[in-house]
Amino acid sequence: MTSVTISKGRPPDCKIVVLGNSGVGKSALIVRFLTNRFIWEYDPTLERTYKHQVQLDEEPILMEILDTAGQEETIQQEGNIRWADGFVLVYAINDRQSFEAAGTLKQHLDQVKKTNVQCMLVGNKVDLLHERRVTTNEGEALALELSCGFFETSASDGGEEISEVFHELLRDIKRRKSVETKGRRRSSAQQVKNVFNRMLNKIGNSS
Ligand SMILES: Nc1nc2c(ncn2[C@@H]2O[C@H](COP(=O)(O)OP(=O)(O)OP(=O)(O)O)[C@@H](O)[C@H]2O)c(=O)[nH]1
Repeated sequence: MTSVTISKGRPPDCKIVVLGNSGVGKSALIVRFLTNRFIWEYDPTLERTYKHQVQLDEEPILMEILDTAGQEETIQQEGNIRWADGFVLVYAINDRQSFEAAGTLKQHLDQVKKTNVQCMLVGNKVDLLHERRVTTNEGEALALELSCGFFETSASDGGEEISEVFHELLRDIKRRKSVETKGRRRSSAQQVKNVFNRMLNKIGNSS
């Protein structure tokens, strides 16, 4: 699976928002995914979007990734949630509070979107094993409870799983979109059938 960073005018196929407490490594993970580099410091106040094309299962997909600032306003956050097709929820394995916040955040996402949203739970900073405050089992259990995929990784070490996080999420989003499209097609076919039936009934009643 290869990925190329590009800038395109056409609308994205999938919109992804990366959320989590301040300092958990959201920007570091995105930059690692896009460039395979690790940069130690980012401007914490900036919210950025990136357009990026991946070749996924032999299909080109243009994705837009929104890197949120950990301290963003509620109204801004709700707008971002509505905009997104899927979410990466990040906590740091050496920060218990960020883990608890990720659980609360997923419930908030489901409430705002009025559905069980497509989501990956990511425990970052596994290179800091000696500072671990959240076990892998706890991460897996929360992901199961929230119906999310789950990965542990380190943006600084840059494991394969960082690409997997985004690729798995894209696959989930694609699956959901295809089910929704089929549902819409079925319901419009049903509407046409109903109109026909009503017309036939009218003709039958008037003759
Ligand atoms: N050791 C280690 N440090 C990391 C890792 N990922 C990020 N960091 C560090 O954690 C700090 C915060 O990283 P950011 O990527 O800015 O975190 P953020 O979640 O985007 O933070 P906000 O923009 O404040 O919301 C920086 O000092 C990074 O260098 C990691 O995997 N391991």
